Amino acid sequence: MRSLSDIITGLPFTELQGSADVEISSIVFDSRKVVPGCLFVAVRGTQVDGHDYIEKAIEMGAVAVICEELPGHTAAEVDFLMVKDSAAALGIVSANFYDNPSKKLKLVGVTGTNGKTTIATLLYQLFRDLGYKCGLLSTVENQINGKVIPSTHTTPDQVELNRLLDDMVAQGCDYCFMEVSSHAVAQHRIEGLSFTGAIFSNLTHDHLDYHKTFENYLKAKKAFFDGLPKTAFALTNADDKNGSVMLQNTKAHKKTYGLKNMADFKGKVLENQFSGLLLLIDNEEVWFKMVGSFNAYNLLAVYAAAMLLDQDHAKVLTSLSKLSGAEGRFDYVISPNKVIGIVDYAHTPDAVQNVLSTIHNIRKGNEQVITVIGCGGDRDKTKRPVMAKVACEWSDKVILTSDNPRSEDPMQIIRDMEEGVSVKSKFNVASIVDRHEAIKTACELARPGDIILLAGKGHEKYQEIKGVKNHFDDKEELLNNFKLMV
Ligand SMILES: CC(=O)N[C@H]1[C@@H](OP(=O)(O)OP(=O)(O)OC[C@H]2O[C@@H](n3ccc(=O)[nH]c3=O)[C@H](O)[C@@H]2O)O[C@H](CO)[C@@H](O)[C@@H]1O[C@H](C)C(=O)N[C@@H](C)C(=O)N[C@H](CCC(=O)O)C(=O)O
Ligand SMILES: Nc1ncnc2c1ncn2[C@@H]1O[C@H](COP(=O)(O)OP(=O)(O)OP(=O)(O)O)[C@@H](O)[C@H]1O
Ligand SMILES: N[C@H](CCC[C@H](N)C(=O)O)C(=O)O
Ligand SMILES: [Mg+2]
Repeated sequence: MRSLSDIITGLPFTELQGSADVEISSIVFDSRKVVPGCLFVAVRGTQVDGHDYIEKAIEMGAVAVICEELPGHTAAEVDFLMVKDSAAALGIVSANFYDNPSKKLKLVGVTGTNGKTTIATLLYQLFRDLGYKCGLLSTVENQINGKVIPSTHTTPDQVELNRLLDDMVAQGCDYCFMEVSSHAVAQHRIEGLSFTGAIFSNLTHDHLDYHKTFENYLKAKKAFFDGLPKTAFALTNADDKNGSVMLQNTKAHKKTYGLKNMADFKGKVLENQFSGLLLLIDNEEVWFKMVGSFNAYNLLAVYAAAMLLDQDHAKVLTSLSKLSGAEGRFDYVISPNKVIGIVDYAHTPDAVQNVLSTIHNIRKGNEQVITVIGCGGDRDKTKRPVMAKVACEWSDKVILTSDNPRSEDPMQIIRDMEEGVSVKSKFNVASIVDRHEAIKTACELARPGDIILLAGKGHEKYQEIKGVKNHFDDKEELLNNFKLMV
């Protein structure tokens, strides 16, 4: 147990009511999860204001409260600490509660619109192969030395994040590689953490529902770099038009990687095939299992980070050449009658374009590309017509379908996507709301040699419809259809 005064070390506050001697059993920011003896942190959210639940939290046994505004009625036996920003305070007290685990290992964060999971997973796999004990925090899953812990978010909340880091320290981890989403930066989920390094992949259209403008989205990513200490490295993509913005105000060591522009770590794509990539990195030609030039960026970022973490160049390239990255990213299978099926997590216009242009560049010539694609509900609506447009431009046939409709009407999401279909493309586009039927239809349309892309759901094992997560797995659907294709 720790006292309130222990866990508010380094936390700027405006007022304290109480002695702060009280012992804290845990930190909770959801009144529905309050347990006796806990500290309740009232956070303003997108749906409700946590301050409205302070009374409820005290009724349930909270012994201390951190808030931005005192409630009308304060209980004398409860300590109240007033702060400017409760979400940021939650980060600091959570780190203190677990005795700052991020200072006891080397924590590397990856941010950007696309490529975070791929880069973080490759780093985790690479460093384990080099003999280190490691942790991973990612969209697909969290892991500690090979043990899987399911993940609910790309970046966990402040409490969960520090609890997981503490577990990693207890299990002897030397490194943790984590994804840092823009939501996480904006919501202060990474406040109070000590980073050894930060990596930026790229910035393209996504999440405008949450950030409202591209400028705000950019600022959220940049805030991660602005907060790095001077001992850390800040590694950015020299070929991305916003890459240099990340380095503008950081105190960390500035480093760049790139395939086109001048960079500290330079690479070149020599060959790009379905079997992998031949890259020139630091004057060495190496084959990798990953497919597509966007993965050349991911591999180069990983190589550069490994060099900045003082690893041996030859060992890193040898190990990296064997790795295949995260589940559901350019994952391809071939049917008995030689139809190629690709499952990919492309859920932004840029990712869809990258995957389809990769397919375009490496296909032999006259085979059809059939794309099955949907867009998530309760997420950025403005990307829907753009994703459909890009899919049509780069495919011979497109089936518009459902992704995770969440609380929205799936037909309306498809109608939003249809806005992006040009008159010319209309004849090659069908809308099939049931994803299972959509995949089946794509398989029926395919002839030997054709390529089917299932975009948007990658590793996901569910489809979320009206608050219910039903089992759904794109790869499983593909394989079931492929079994019948002889
Ligand atoms: C839009 C968004 O990011 N929402 C996140 C946010 O919730 P919120 O602001 O909506 O919270 P709220 O419901 O308004 O509640 C406000 C506060 O009141 C508290 N409360 C609420 C009700 C109650 O009865 N009692 C109570 O105390 C809540 O615990 C909360 O502290 O804070 C919550 C706690 O950390 C998150 O779980 C939640 O993630 C939701 C589920 C979500 O879907 N987030 C996605 C968009 C997300 O974060 N995605 C990124 C990846 C994006 C990418 O692809 O790059 C991620 O990192 O996963
Ligand atoms: N460096 C890259 N540049 C552009 N597109 C990429 C890059 N890396 C991966 N992609 C595309 O983006 C998809 C998602 O990749 P990944 O899961 O690594 O990204 P992410 O940033 O973790 O996404 P999320 O925001 O959902 O966490 C891939 O399936 C691929 O289509
Ligand atoms: N198939 C997904 C991709 C979501 C990517 C996720 N990281 C987010 O935007 O929250 C969907 O839109 O439901
Ligand atoms: Mg991810």
